[in-house]
Amino acid sequence: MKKEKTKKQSMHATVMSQFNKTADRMDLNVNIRKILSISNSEIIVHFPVKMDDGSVEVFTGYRVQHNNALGPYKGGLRYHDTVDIDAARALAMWMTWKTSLAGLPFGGAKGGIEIDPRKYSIGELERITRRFTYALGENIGPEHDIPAPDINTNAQTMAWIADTYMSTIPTSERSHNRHIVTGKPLGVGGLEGRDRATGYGVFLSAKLYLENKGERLEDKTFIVQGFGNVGYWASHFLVKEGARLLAVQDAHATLYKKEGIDVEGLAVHSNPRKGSIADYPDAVTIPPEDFFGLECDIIIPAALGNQITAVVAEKIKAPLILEGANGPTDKEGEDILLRNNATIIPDIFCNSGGVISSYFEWLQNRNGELWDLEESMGKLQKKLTENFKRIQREVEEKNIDWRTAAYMLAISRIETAYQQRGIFP
Ligand SMILES: NC(=O)C1=CN([C@@H]2O[C@H](COP(=O)(O)OP(=O)(O)OC[C@H]3O[C@@H](n4cnc5c(N)ncnc54)[C@H](O)[C@@H]3O)[C@@H](O)[C@H]2O)C=CC1
Ligand SMILES: O=C(O)CCC(=O)C(=O)O
Repeated sequence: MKKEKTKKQSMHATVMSQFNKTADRMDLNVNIRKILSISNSEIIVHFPVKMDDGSVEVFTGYRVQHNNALGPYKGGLRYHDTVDIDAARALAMWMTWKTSLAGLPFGGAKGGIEIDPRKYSIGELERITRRFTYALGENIGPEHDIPAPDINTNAQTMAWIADTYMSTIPTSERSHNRHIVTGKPLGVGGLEGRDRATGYGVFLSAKLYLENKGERLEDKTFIVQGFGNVGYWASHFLVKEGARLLAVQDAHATLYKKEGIDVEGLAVHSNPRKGSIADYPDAVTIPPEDFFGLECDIIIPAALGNQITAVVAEKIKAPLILEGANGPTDKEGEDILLRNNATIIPDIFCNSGGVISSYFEWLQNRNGELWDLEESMGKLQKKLTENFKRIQREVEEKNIDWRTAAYMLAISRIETAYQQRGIFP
């Protein structure tokens, strides 16, 4: 697919510029600033896997554990050819801010494998996942570092990880260690609602933001980049509330329909095609470079990082950006959007529904409980709403943008934890 040729920042540069901007503003303790600027551990593993044709391929996997001042490391695993140490480092740091902001007893980690999963059979992906889990060894654990799904990984991937991990621990410990991963299938300890939780949080961000301005979602128009777990579920909830999906972009195509794209129809079309929206008959295909500049009320980047660069931001007309993806806006893009008075609801809040739900799944497994969908979604809504209101208060009281407000709350909680441990004054 043809993409615009623009100079992209590294993801780590993006998260560091966000961190430094906030640390300067809140005059963060210099020692805590040093600690939070680096990862606690960075694990790189190379592991061989036998392919279907009998050949052997060696893969590279990453797990970066950024910080665990607030609790065990937590964060997803991504299978994508852009996964490298820079991406894992950045994504792990975002997880630290996200779990802190959400008020969870977790730190931040992230990882994955540098791989294009579309090139492999299901059997190969299973063997790759099991070998990766084995290679990570005791670097992950239910009270130490708990992975979850991210791009190109799903409940099945988590089930393979859990199953492989169980085979490495004593038999008597297996049944009560299912919280080694979250985002599992329901039959092996997954939580009702974890599948939709991230998209639900993106939707709720829009609803709460607009309600505060005396507006409603009904008849608002939106566009979504990425039609996977987050993009699909965010669209599902938004359309249910009366909003209209004008355009969708994924790794293969960009679709547009003025009257509104049928979200469920598109999901049915894309599912069996390894998630590709290409060739959907009930919308027109438009050039990818026209996507972000479309007239609409809301833009939801829900794919990769650093998609909204300066060139892209200059084209954006929508007043509201909901960051479903992690790190979709680079520094220059953000400066332009803020100058143009757009509001960005930042990733560390906007997509936090996923990790909050993962926390519920972890608790459910740990306590031997079974929650139903109503209980799980009700608790998620309550937590997201409280967190949204806290950030909103900070925005209004300090007259700052939403990202800076969210970062200040997140970093302050970690600063307090270090101070109360008595490490720094
Ligand atoms: N799954 C989850 O619970 C959470 C996911 N996120 C973030 O949300 C984003 C999406 O994750 P998922 O929906 O889980 O992944 P997914 O694998 O289900 O879907 C990814 C989507 O992005 C599209 N995509 C990939 N490269 C693209 C490109 N160059 N241009 C346009 N579209 C492209 C894919 O075609 C696919 O539609 C990621 O940034 C992830 O880190 C954040 C919090 C939780
Ligand atoms: O559910 C989780 O533990 C983490 C999900 C994730 O990777 C993210 O929020 O970016």
